[in-house]
Amino acid sequence: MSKVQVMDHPLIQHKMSYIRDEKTSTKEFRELVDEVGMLMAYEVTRDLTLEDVSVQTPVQETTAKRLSGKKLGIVPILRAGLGMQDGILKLIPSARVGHIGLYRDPETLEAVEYYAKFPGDIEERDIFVIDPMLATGASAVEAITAVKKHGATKIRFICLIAAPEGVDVLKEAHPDVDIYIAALDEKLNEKSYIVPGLGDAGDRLFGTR
Ligand SMILES: O=P(O)(O)OC[C@H]1O[C@H](OP(=O)(O)OP(=O)(O)O)[C@H](O)[C@@H]1O
Ligand SMILES: O=c1cc[nH]c(=O)[nH]1
Ligand SMILES: [Mg+2]
Repeated sequence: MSKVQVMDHPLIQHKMSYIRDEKTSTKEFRELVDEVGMLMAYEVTRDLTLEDVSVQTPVQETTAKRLSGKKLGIVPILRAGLGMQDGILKLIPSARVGHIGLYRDPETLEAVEYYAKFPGDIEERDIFVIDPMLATGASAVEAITAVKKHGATKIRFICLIAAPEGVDVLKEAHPDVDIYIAALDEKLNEKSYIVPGLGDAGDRLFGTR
């Protein structure tokens, strides 16, 4: 069964308060989503494996630790997932990046795919699927299904805000996928927006409406 981890580090909570605030400008919103993406990547990569290497310091030779060459990949769900991409890449710059384009049909709430491009060796990589919002769960389920169809087997999902409804749907559809959340909110409203949430993440990131 999926592990669900709420990352309530004080720095993340502080930044989330500004991300939620409707008075936050597009520029600040973009910077904050990038920063929280980076902070979350720091936690999510805590279990990466290390190997011993020999290093000559200016004083003497010593044994130090380096990442053991584990292959990673991130898959932002377009559009809003792009907001977290660069923050995560700052910490893991050698990760390959795939993209999946999905939009939520406002009537049916189904996720409609319009683009997909993944690394050729996706099956060898630990994949982080990223999107700021997990609302009904339809987009995350669809994105992870697509990533699996292309061969990925080790997948985690990282989002800023989740509704309990979306977490349940995602756990049910992909019990092998661990879920990392900065804030677990109360519920969905009648339009399936997250309450209290932050509004429409894509619109706030890109200044559209
Ligand atoms: O869990 P769900 O009910 O599927 O909702 C979450 C999805 O909705 C938003 O994308 P949106 O469809 O607004 O597309 P956008 O990123 O292009 O704005 C968000 O970024 C998620 O991908
Ligand atoms: O609250 C929500 C729900 C779906 N997509 C968003 O951007 N926000
Ligand atoms: Mg949107």
